[in-house]
Amino acid sequence: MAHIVPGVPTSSGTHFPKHYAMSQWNEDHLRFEADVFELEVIGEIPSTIHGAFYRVQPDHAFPPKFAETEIPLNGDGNVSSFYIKDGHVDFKQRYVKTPKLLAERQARRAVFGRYRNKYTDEPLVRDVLKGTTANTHVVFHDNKLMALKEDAPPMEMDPITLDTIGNIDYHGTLRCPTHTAHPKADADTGELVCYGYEAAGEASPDICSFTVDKDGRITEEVWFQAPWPCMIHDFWVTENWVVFPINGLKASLEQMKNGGDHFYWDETLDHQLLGVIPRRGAKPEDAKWFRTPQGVYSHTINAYEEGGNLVLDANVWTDAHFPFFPNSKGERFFTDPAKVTSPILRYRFDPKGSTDTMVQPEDVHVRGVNEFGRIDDRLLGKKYSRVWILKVDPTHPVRLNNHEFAAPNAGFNTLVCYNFETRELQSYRHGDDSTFQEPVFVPRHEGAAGEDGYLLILADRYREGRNVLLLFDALDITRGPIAEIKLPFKLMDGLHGSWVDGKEVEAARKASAARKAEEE
Ligand SMILES: C=Cc1ccc(O)c(OC)c1
Ligand SMILES: [Fe+2]
Repeated sequence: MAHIVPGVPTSSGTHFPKHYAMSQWNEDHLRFEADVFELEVIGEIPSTIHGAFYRVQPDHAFPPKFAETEIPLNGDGNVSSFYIKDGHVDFKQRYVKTPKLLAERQARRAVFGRYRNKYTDEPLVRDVLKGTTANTHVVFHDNKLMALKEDAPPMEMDPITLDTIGNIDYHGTLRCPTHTAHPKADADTGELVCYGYEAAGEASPDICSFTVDKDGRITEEVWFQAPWPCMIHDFWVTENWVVFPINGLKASLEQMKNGGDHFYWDETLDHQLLGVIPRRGAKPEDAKWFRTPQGVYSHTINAYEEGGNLVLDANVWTDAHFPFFPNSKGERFFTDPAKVTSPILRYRFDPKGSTDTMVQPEDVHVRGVNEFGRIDDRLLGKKYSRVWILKVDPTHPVRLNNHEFAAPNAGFNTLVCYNFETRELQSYRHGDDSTFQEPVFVPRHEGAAGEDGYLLILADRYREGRNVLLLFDALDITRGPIAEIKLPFKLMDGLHGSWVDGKEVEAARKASAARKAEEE
């Protein structure tokens, strides 16, 4: 890809300062690309499991330009794959070769500035290259592996080699300049339901909601405006509706132009909104805005329709969930982390009903701090029962040794499986020195019943300073892992990932080999 900007002056040395908002586990930027053939496996991986687990970690390739106020969300996307077949596992990790990474490799230093603020990029690259990091999710659709960041179009990677191929424009049909990192795949239709926010420019309230069909072309598109511009990180999709959470993490063009952050937390806001549009044939004037109580929407869990109502599930933060962004007074880290929780709430309301009264949560299903929930993706938008989610159990702080704690808070030391129907809650901790990264669900076999399968989850093992990939029977996590797949090193805490069935990986392998042959 010809993205390199000529004439960028190079640096004289590289040193990562330690004083920006990283957890202890993430203090070291690991920055490696790796291949490990045949990972060590303790226990047994059922031979029926065939496929690949892809995930991404933000991993600063160079020391940030503005280290004092740098935030972890600005690391360069470094994608890992675990390919599993016949009980064997191979590992691979490659950076997404974004225009930003290539330009910075050429300069051997950061030339892009703050998180999503082009006004802080160096003039040589500002307005020339998009500084996207492709660091938030990896999703497979239409035979393509897409590395996603919500400020830019997807970047395509070869699912086998993890080589970066280029931008995806959905066969020329993509018009929105931004693209969510949390698109929703409909298992029945093969569609990918997507949106972009700040779609009409930085800090614009414009949302572009669109649907990509199974062959990778956009079939539905509608543009409309939210009441205010904010971080719309995730959303809900059902058979007939699309719902956008509107929170108080507001975008400010003025703040960006002053060299500040992209977002600020509006601590004066006493409510949030749910924006509802029809999934098919929507017109801008169809958008309806329902008020809901104070809190912060970030990740969703799932949604479905029942008796004409929408049922929406999410963990909802009680206060600013990204404390590194300033509030409206310019203060950072203004909340007491011990007081902020993220309970799992369920909402139920009629999308055709009146927006006059505030939509209250129907129920608080799980209290405490819960994040990174995943479902059996085949049930997305449909009636379902279980979420697998990480939880902070403050009574079991993660230990480095007998008298030293790894972190002031306990971290995501607990994996939970919660059943909304039976209200059964299973939980599991992996020893006293481990936290977890986001899990992913693996169907037991083709055609297996909904929620019948396995769970793959990375554990950060503090004492050994390495990661293990744990395989659970998803229906009984209390039994502990069936297999422990050992990495010979540690990974950084990642964000999101996907399980891709072996048949799709093999189809992609053929496409990859053909591409390689063409190049030679
Ligand atoms: C977890 C949420 C989240 C939200 C916005 C981001 O840019 C991001 O980058 C890694 C992550
Ligand atoms: Fe996310």
